[in-house]
Amino acid sequence: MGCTEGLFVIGHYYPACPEPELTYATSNHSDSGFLTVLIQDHVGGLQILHENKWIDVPPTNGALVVNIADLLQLITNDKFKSVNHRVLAKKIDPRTSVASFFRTHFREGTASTVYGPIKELLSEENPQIYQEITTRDYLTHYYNKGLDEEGRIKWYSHEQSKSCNS
Ligand SMILES: O=C(O)CCC(=O)C(=O)O
Ligand SMILES: [Fe+2]
Repeated sequence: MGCTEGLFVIGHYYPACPEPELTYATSNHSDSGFLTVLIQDHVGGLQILHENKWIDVPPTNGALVVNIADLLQLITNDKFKSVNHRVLAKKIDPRTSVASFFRTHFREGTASTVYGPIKELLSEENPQIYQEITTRDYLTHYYNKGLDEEGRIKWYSHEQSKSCNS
């Protein structure tokens, strides 16, 4: 399925911020790929959205954080749900983190790859939620929506496509 072919690693450096209450180091979003494996330093600031509340993910020496991302939600037809997360800005210390994104991406030969819910997971009780979509269309929508916008993953569903084709 190519889940590991688009491995992309980003090192983040967030400078200390004089007025952290006015901004975020990274705004609310879910990741685009299948899984993200993240290591953060001792400064902290990562939060996940759980039952409509922001929960701290405290830094733990040597621990990796694994985030489920939108494309895994799509191919598992909601068996695994992606997690919204954000990073708070910090006044005193700069923060570093390294994220490894297991994802699909635009590349010669992969732009027209089609992703959709895994057929074996579908049944009468678990009908298909998401439509099949090419990497190109999936990522175009993901990046057009931008961070901090509601309903990115919903847009790929059948329900949404009936009411909104943009
Ligand atoms: O820096 C972090 O802890 C998270 C970064 C992040 O969410 C991302 O790069 O998608
Ligand atoms: Fe992220």
